[in-house]
Amino acid sequence: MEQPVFKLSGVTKVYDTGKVKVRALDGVDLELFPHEIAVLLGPSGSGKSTLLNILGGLDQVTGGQVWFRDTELTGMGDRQLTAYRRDHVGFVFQFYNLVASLTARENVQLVTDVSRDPMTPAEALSLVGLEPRLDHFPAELSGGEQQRVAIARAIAKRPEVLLCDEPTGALDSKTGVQVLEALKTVNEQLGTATIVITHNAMIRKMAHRVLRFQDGRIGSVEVNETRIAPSEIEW
Ligand SMILES: Nc1ncnc2c1ncn2[C@@H]1O[C@H](COP(=O)(O)OP(=O)(O)OP(=O)(O)O)[C@@H](O)[C@H]1O
Repeated sequence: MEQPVFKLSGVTKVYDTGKVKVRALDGVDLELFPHEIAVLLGPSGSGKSTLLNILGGLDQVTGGQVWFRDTELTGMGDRQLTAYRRDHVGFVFQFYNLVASLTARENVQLVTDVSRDPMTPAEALSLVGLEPRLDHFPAELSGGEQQRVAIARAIAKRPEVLLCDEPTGALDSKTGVQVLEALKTVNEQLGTATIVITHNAMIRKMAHRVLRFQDGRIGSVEVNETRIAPSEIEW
């Protein structure tokens, strides 16, 4: 069987705000695999973003261990985590955070200029179906197109993992579908392990696996025997 890209053992995260302690993750054991799309579902506050931030090296655990392949992330210092993020992780958030004064191509180039073995900005943008929009500025693009630029920017360095927090949260169904198609293409063509947090339960149907969070724990894991195409997803 394929080696997991992430392995988590007994991961806890407690936020201590002084007055109260919030147990955001409460003993998570989990393996995530290369090539898979895993969708994280669960009520607000159940720990999804906390988990994603820990996988992405943006936050530290309180207890337990996290491995990225053979490397233990837990215990790494800030400099090592920065290098880990730069070399291995792509992020896509609900809001695209593109630089308004740069074209689509130039926004992607910000990343390719500092990556070790990147594709060209044009290659990354064509992977997400934006070849005809290379020289457009963000203000000249729809929300879905801007999000696809953000995906191109995230994957241009060929990361092993793509972490997506509500990637279609700000989009209507039609443009959202194009974003989901872009994620599926990247997953298939680059083999990128793709972890997607969503409140849209329909999106679970395009995943290989669905992980349901409840109170800081993974309540259930569902394997989809058949997956539907993004174009069949509505909201
Ligand atoms: N920086 C922080 N300081 C204190 N508490 C936090 C912090 N970040 C998250 N929490 C708390 O940790 C818990 C889990 O939050 P998290 O954002 O992981 O949930 P979520 O499932 O992603 O929620 P949502 O779907 O609303 O984004 C919540 O109770 C939240 O209030």
